[in-house]
Amino acid sequence: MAEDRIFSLRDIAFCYPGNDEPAISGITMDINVGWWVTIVGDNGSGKSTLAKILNALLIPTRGVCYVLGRDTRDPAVQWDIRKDVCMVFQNPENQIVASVVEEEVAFGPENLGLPSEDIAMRVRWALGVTGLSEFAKKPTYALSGGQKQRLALAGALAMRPKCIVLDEATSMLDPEGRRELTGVLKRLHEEGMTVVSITHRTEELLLSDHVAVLSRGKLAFYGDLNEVLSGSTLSKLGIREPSSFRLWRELKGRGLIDDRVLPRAEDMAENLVEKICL
Ligand SMILES: Nc1ncnc2c1ncn2[C@@H]1O[C@H](COP(=O)(O)OP(=O)(O)OP(=O)(O)O)[C@@H](O)[C@H]1O
Repeated sequence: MAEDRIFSLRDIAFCYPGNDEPAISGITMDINVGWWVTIVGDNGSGKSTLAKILNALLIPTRGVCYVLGRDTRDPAVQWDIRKDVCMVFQNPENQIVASVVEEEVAFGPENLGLPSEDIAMRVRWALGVTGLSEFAKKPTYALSGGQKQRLALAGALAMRPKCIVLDEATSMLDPEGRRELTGVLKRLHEEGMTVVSITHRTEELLLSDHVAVLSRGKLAFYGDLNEVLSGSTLSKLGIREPSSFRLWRELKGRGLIDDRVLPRAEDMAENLVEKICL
């Protein structure tokens, strides 16, 4: 198995107890260390099920999921896998268990049985990375939605995971909260963290380098972002394209922006201004 591979899924299927139809089936995919993979798909297409397979919260009913070479079916490695692959869910309220911010972040490392100096160091680091240091002693209920989601991320980061799996983690946030959370994630990704993000906001595809589309439990597409941008992959699969993609194609088609520019509003605007002014 390639050393730089974090996930290797081979013909995965998962059936919830009592359901005849598998929630996902026939899924084979690899994810390398340091990639940012965005998973999109309709409601009920199996995105959350796939995410939970990645950190051994669910064990495939068929096929094998390897995480850094370890088979998630092996109970002896499941705890280590859950330390390496931490999840952040849609609603931070459901994840926060402590009443004070720093206690919340300490919860995971305490469960690892680490010495108290190590725990304190991890808490300081995770609060710093997520921009929450000034709230360390504050009650968790006093945080805004965006701050609570960053706290959930800080709790996950305190486990020093190799990968963060986000299950619609930005969907309940206002634009400011989304900006804050994605800012932190972008920095972590630049430093080498693997990110797998499930989202209904197709604009967030632009944060990623790889895109997976699920449709009725099957992997309908898996490829790099350039492949998605250069063709009509999303619309063919019934996924709404962000309006910026259409504008980007139009501007590129007319030679008004450079090929290297991504379909982000700010990048396109900057390039247009450069071209007009030169
Ligand atoms: N705990 C469960 N028990 C039984 N069936 C479930 C359970 N969780 C999900 N399912 C079913 O599995 C299928 C896939 O669900 P999943 O939540 O993985 O999809 P999703 O793409 O994440 O959906 P959404 O975008 O609505 O969150 C759906 O048909 C769903 O009804």
